[in-house]
Amino acid sequence: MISVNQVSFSVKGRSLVENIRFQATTGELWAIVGANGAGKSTLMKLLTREHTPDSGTIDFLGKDLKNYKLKELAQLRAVLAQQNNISLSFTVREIVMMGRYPFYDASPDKHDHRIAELCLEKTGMAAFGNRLFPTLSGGEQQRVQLARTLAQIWEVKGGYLFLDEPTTGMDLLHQYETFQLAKEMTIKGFGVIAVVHDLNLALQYADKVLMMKDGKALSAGTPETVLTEGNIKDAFGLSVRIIQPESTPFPVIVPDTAYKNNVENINSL
Ligand SMILES: Nc1ncnc2c1ncn2[C@@H]1O[C@H](COP(=O)(O)OP(=O)(O)OP(=O)(O)O)[C@@H](O)[C@H]1O
Repeated sequence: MISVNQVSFSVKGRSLVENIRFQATTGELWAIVGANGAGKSTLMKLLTREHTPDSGTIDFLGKDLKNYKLKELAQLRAVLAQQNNISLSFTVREIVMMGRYPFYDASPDKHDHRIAELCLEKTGMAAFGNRLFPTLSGGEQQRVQLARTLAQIWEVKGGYLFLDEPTTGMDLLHQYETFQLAKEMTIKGFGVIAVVHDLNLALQYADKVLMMKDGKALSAGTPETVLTEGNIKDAFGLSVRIIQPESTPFPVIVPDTAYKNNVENINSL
């Protein structure tokens, strides 16, 4: 379990994250949602120890996060950060093998290579193993980074995946495949915490949602209780309708038609 207790963080007197409190257990997929600048990435950096809270505590798997050695943490959780700029000429396979660094001393063995290949397959990137990473498209690079993250955590029982906007640059199919994979990981007993911009993906795949606004938790709980028309209007300033099409087992969030009409008015100017 990861237990976040009244965590706050500020930079130069400006509060970026304020009094956040939630508990995420293994087997759950948590989506962190909110408008640009709401504090989602800052919270992820606190959860992954890139930042240290000014106040409050984060307990990770029964121990205060700040008391872990870095290597120990790397063997328990993997992080897909928002920015993964790699301009050096590593091959795709070499990037994915980086996920195995915490698990070997001198050089990777057959087992490490097998896991890396499996994760390339899982992300649909098996055919790209020998390609130079910088020659890939944005969405392909993101899928390789996801494969690296999976390779790190693949054999860790009860490990955690922290994904900051994992579907950036991905086409529609791969966005859904990424969340399908994240869901599979929770079914295998991992914990997943992801920053998600697409509220429909959050509604469809998340077990729990934390909605942030101005660094604070606006709402937390099941997708149905958090992703309401009222909360979305409050957090994003956008009127939406939540509809239940006959052909889908889950509801769909669509912008209110009043908003669409407004756009049409602008276009007709
Ligand atoms: N090091 C920093 N110094 C000053 N301000 C910062 C710093 N890091 C983040 N911020 C500010 O804190 C706020 C929250 O940033 P954060 O990146 O957490 O937002 P976010 O919710 O992830 O946004 P987005 O959806 O755009 O990725 C923003 O207004 C950002 O400009």
